[in-house]
Amino acid sequence: MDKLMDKMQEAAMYITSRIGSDPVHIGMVLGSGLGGLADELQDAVAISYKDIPYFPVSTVFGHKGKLVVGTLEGKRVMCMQGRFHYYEGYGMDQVVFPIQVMHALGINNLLVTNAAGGVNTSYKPGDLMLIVDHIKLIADSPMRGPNYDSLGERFFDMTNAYDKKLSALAREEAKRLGITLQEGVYMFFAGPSYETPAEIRAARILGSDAVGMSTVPEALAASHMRMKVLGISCITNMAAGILDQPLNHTEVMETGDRVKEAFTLLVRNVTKQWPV
Ligand SMILES: O=P(O)(O)O[C@@H]1C[C@H](O)[C@@H](CO)O1
Ligand code: HPA
Repeated sequence: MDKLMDKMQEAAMYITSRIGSDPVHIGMVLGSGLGGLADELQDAVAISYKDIPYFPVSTVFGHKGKLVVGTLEGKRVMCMQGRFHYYEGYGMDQVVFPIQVMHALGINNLLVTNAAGGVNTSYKPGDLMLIVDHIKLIADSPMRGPNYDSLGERFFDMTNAYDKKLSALAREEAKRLGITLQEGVYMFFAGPSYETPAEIRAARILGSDAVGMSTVPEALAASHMRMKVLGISCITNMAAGILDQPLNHTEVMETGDRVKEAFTLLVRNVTKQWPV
């Protein structure tokens, strides 16, 4: 079997056999240090990625490799407790396969979250950032190759990749809750090295506010399928060269842990109001 649609259906059927056929309203991809949110779901069913047909497995510390389905603030949500990254050696098509499976399960709303380095010098580690747009300069794309017309168009719009109404909702809820929510452009780097200081200066000149190694492939696949996307970054560190200190994944995870209360509060309240 090599057709994407067949693989999506097989994975979706397996997941349905584990979670039942009640609709799932929102898919959530939880970034480095942010996976704890999945532990808050009520009536949760957790499925290991290794049990789902054609799913890749997580290889990165802090990415548990589980799909957790349950209720959050009255909505049925599906959390990816761990995502797949291009630098792990997966093709872009494998990186976005879970998003396509969510779509096959009838999910049309997606929250993508990540840990990111702050490029905008007015940010500080621990800030949350609403992703209003993104930049990807590397040539590869998850939509490279034959187009599956039943999923989406060959040439698809990215003007509204990050849904304006959902962004407004996140902005309002952050304000109401007294949570600082920066807004900015996320720039995708392939990793796994962190960027050089010169790359960060270039990223700033190009108009980015934060850099990271994920999210953009998922946002592309979701936009292809016309899913509504909300993006939130956690600025876990200032990007390379801004502070006189080397970067490391331990710091990324620690900052994620430090902001988990504000992150969870914001996501809970946005979920409550999320129109489905
Ligand atoms: O999965 P995300 O984008 O949240 O993880 C970031 C990018 C790398 O995987 C890792 C680097 O520390 O954190
Ligand atoms: N660069 C790229 N990815 C990241 C960073 C960073 O500084 N911090 C967390 N993920």
